[in-house]
Amino acid sequence: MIFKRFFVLLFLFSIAFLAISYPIYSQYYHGVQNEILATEEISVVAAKQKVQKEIYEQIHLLAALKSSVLLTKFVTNRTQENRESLESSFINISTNFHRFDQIRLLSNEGFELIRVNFEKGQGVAVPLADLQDKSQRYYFNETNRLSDHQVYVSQLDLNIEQGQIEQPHKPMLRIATPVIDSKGNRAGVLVVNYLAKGMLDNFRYQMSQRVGQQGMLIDPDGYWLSNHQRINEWGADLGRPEHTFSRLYPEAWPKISSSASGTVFTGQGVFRFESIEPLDFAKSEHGHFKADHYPLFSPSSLSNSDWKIVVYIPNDYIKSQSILYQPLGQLFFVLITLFVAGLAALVAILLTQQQARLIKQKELDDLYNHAPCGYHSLDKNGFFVRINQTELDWLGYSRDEVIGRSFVDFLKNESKGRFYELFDELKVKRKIENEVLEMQCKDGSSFHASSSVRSLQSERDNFAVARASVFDISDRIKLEKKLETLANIDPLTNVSNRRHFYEQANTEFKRAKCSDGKVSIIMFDIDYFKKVNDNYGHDVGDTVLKLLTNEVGKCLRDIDLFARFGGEEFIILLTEQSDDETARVAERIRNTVERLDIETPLGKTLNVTVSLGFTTLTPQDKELDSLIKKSDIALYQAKAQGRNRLIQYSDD
Ligand SMILES: Nc1nc2c(ncn2[C@@H]2O[C@H](COP(=O)(O)OP(=O)(O)OP(=O)(O)O)[C@@H](O)[C@H]2O)c(=O)[nH]1
Repeated sequence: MIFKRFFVLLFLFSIAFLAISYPIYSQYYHGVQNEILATEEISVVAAKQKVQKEIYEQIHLLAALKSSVLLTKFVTNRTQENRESLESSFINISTNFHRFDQIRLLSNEGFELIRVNFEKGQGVAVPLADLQDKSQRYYFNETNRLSDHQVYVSQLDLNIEQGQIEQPHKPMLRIATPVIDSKGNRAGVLVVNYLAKGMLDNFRYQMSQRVGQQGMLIDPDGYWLSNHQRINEWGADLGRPEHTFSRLYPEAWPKISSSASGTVFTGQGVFRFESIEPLDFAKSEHGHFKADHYPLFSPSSLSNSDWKIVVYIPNDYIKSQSILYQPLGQLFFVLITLFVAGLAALVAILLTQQQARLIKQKELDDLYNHAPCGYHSLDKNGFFVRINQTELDWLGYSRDEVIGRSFVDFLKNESKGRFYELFDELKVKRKIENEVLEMQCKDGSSFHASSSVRSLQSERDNFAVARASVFDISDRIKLEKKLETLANIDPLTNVSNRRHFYEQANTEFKRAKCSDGKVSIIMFDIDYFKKVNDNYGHDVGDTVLKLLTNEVGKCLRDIDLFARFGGEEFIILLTEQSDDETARVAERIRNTVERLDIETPLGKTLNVTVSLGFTTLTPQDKELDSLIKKSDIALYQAKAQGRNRLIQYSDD
């Protein structure tokens, strides 16, 4: 359970951590990216200027050659001497500048008049016999159509020798311009084959100065003129359409090809790009190189416009620059991970402990609330602060109806006084055992509660709370009462038995003696009862006894004591009755019994009579027995005098 909780928490904390840290890291990551891009910005602009400057220099050199005196002299007057002078100037330029694969002068018909090749680091003049007809070459025809001041610049491509791409590759720009003699006539075409290798090597070198970035030069069709992976270069010349920028970086190409400059963010990395138009000197940066007049280019030269310089920074490189890839950052990451895991473990442990506590608490609450006995706590004023469900069920109240109310509100009036006594006692003794109070329920019923109470003392040792356990002992009380009743009542007639009569009569006797009160005793006995039994059976005798006592009871007040004294003999104690009043009661009894018709099982009606003797308390009567005895004597007299009569005791 703890492991499951740990992993759930770890997951949640990780999500929370990522939710907080991702935007922060993302911002930081962009900062790193922008810093790298700012550096690349410089290299892109510098590379752009270098490429433009390089091409401009070649055109400028061609222009200088075209306007040289030696050239004009030779095309005006093609003597051997003039030829040699011009040829040696071509050799000088070739040898000193190292950048022209060929410097050639073609006639108006396209035949090579002078040709100097760059071989093994120096200019070498080609013998007259080896000079060729170039009238069908595109650069001748293109240039031949130009006006005097125009320049033709070919596409940058690989040199082809005898129908094959020359190995090693020779990236080449052919730059040509018409030649004019001293009379202003067209006298041929001056062509230089510019070896762009140097320019491209420079570009590549410049672009490889920083780890992580990849610099590229791309032609308008997306073929690489320069790439850090050489295999990708010259796709157009080598017939490899798959070696295009758009194939390798399809996400970036649409934006790069359609915009002059900018930055493209893709899933692979970031592309910072800049367009250069190598022949558009008007747009080049002033101050870097300045031309008095800008060359005019042939329309086909403009196919060289809009090269792209692209610096590609792979995402992996940018990431590698972020702090997370540094040892310190990784240490920080590990610490954070450990912290999150530790936090998850700590919370998991705390939650598990808390849950265990709650379960235990619930068990305790359950035990408290549903114990077979009631529990409650009262504050120092006797108000409920706590009560369990069992006791609430007994009382029939809800918890809200009880908490905050006084305990006495739930006691029968008879028990309230006792409660106050016990509560005061508790403050002293701190403990009360098995005290019985009668509780008042919501539905009007009541029950007897036996409580054992302990007091809890406050810090200053004052009584603070009384904590009680309560048992509903109503059943016990009922049983006790029943037993008591059984012990006091005659089971046949349901009137008190002799023993119980004595108990109660003694109390009344003493009270009357103390207060000069009145007490009378009547004793009566059924006449000839033996005959009833003999004639009708014992059961009928029992019925007679029951009916008779029932009817006699109706002649008496609630406060009168009526008991079966033995067999068919009964005794009555009256309080506060004079002789006459007692006599009237006795007579009423006699009369009632006499008139009582008792149905026998055989359908006959049976009648019985009683003889009664009575007496009232006199100062001479010291004991109850004295009164009883006197009544008995009077009863005896009533029997003797013929029965069914009453006699008051007389000393005579
Ligand atoms: N059925 C029944 N008979 C009882 C009970 N207790 C006593 N007796 C009978 O009551 C009769 C009392 O008889 P006696 O003492 O001779 O008195 P008596 O027949 O009433 O005659 P006198 O009292 O002289 O009028 C006896 O037969 C007893 O058996 C009782 O609980 N039930």
